[in-house]
Amino acid sequence: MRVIIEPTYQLMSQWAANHVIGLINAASPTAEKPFIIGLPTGSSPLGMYKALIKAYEEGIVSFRNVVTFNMDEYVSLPETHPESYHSFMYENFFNHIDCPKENIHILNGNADDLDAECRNYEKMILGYGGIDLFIGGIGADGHIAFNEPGSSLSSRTRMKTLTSDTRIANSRFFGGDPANVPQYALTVGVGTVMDAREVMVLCCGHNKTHALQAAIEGPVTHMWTVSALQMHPHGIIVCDDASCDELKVGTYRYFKEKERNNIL
Ligand SMILES: N[C@@H]1[C@@H](O)[C@H](O)[C@@H](COP(=O)(O)O)O[C@@H]1O
Repeated sequence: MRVIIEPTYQLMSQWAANHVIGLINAASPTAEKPFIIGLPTGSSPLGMYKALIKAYEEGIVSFRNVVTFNMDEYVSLPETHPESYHSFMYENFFNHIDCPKENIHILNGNADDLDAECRNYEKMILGYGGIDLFIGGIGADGHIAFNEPGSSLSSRTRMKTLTSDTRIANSRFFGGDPANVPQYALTVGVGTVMDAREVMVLCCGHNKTHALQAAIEGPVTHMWTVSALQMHPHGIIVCDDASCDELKVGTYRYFKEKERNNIL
């Protein structure tokens, strides 16, 4: 695992954006062979999305031949709701770049048959030959996408019940009342994320210190589903200093030194 520790949120976002740009440009994607990327919502990736939009505007990267699969979406929340992940993605990213609409995939939490929707999502990912880079955030309880504590580490796309912790954390977007946060979500599974050729997880802020510690120093466990990243051959965590407070000094120093010396 690589752990990139940047002093500030802004620098960590820029590092993540540069990494994405580097991978897309190295792949030189075409319509026949697009670059396939998995994308998260949440406040953590906002800075990365801003940096990617800027790079697109400056002509440094194009998303014309990029195909996207978002991680998750609430169940029964209208797509047009300001807090739906559809709204989030268009407002914060897709409306500002050249990714064709037909290349964008977001789970439909209002589908008549939610099971079929999830199965079909997995099929579509497979149809594209799998995901080149899956980007994720971390919930304070260590979830990746909406794979709440106790989710199978080999899970696939499906419906999940959100924990009280998550509904409380996300209530800041729903007028402060956890009861307003949808109870269910569709989410890619831990297995879906881990099948990607590379996984990059973004982690920032002081309320993520325990999750980051569990992700890096703890055992692989379904109680902190992001810890599955330890099993991935190309896993990267990009974090800011503020989220590192629970790491051992030795762990912090080791990863800093490794990156400084450019030795992987
Ligand atoms: N389903 C999303 C996750 O994918 C995200 O990682 C998490 C953290 O969000 P934030 O980055 O806002 O802390 O929030 C939600 O629960």
